[in-house]
Amino acid sequence: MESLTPRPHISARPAAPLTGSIGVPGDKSISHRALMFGALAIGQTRISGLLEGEDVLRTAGAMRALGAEISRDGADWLVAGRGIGGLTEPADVLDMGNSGTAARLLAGILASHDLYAVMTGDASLRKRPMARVIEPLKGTGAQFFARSGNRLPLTIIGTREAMPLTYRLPVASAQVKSAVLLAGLNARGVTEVEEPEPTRDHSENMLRHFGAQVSVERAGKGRLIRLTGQPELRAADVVVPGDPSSAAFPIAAALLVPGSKVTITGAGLNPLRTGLFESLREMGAELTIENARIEGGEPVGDIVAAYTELRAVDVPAERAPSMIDEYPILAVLCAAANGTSRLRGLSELRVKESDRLSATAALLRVNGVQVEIEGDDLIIHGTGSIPGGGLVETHMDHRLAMSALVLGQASKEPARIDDASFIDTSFPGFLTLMRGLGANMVAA
Ligand SMILES: O=C(O)C1=C[C@@H](OP(=O)(O)O)[C@@H](O)[C@H](O)C1
Ligand SMILES: C=C(OP(=O)(O)O)C(=O)O
Repeated sequence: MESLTPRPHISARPAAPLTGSIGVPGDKSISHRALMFGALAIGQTRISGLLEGEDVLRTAGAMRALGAEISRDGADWLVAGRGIGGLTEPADVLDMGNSGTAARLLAGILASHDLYAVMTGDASLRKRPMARVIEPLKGTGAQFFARSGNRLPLTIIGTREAMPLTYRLPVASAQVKSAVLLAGLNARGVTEVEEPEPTRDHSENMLRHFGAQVSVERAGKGRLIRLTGQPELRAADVVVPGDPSSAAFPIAAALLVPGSKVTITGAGLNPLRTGLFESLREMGAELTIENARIEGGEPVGDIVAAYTELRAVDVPAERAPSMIDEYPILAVLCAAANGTSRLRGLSELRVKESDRLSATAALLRVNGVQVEIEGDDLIIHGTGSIPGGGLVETHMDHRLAMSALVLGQASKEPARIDDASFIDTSFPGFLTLMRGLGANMVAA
């Protein structure tokens, strides 16, 4: 049920320099996977640094409803797993809230479990396409019944005797890749997924960490992943790094507001997630990595960002998978840069929590920035400063809300958003952390 409480409006006003050192909450992609793999393993998995955002809490709720025991132990989370094939039928509908990752990865798990389950989500998630997982997963022998247009609510009747899949992804999507691999965990034989371009590889890394056999080889511009089915997943402790997609917001604010210098400690730096940082360097951003290290099997480091007069950038379509969630905030930075930027090949943005291509263009336009959409490209005419003054419609999309609030730190007039409530899906504590750095974000 949608909330009947008033949606909190927030106004962001031009700020004094932002300074300080913060850590951001845990990586959302890794947190979902840690709970899911923990639930499929034998034994107790301890997770430290789990993101306690709405999206991940939905995954925790669903895995509990499927029989896993999940509890908190101080700051850590503990998952007592059921083993592959050991999940039990949920007594009620599984509500995945706002989370595409939770819904699509879970569809993979459910396909190869002998049970009946119904998944739904909020008004945003119920608009998002599920055919991209339903089509390949049908090959396991599971049955899917979806609302028209292959939208949630979705009924899944899983199968005890799942067939292993061989699938080439039509679009680069880590969610679809992961759904196929997760279905393959309980299929007899080898599951093969080919992706046209490399996408985030947290599933592959974590599956290995839990004892599964996964091989990865190059295939053209992409990769071919093979998973041997029916391994015994053994519980394994997981250390979740800070989410680079969340780090992007304080970094952007520091780059925008003159005199700022901000450090984000312990941020994940998996190379399949760092396309934004590559683009920012091309814009001339003062951005450095300190204390680069490996923690919990993932590269992490401290990111230092300082105010820079940015120049325009041309971001190639091939870079999109490594920065897919960062386009709204990059677009804000392009609006503040000097010159015309072109962000290419953004068709996948149309199927996120909102149509992020149109909504990002609208976010900028309402704040006085000249923007065009040409095919799947976003073109932003930056003039070195942003007029601001707009009320941004956030369409149940956390990344639009945070991008608009960061824009308001540097625009001439304050920017407002219509609804701050969705920020908690990925970045609980965003307002407090940003205010702690000196950002000016007030209830409006
Ligand atoms: O696998 C994941 O954890 C994610 C994959 C991406 O989605 P797609 O697979 O749809 O590109 C990304 O946008 C999402 O925030 C998280
Ligand atoms: C697209 C996102 O998440 P999801 O697909 O999991 O809803 C996101 O966090 O920007």
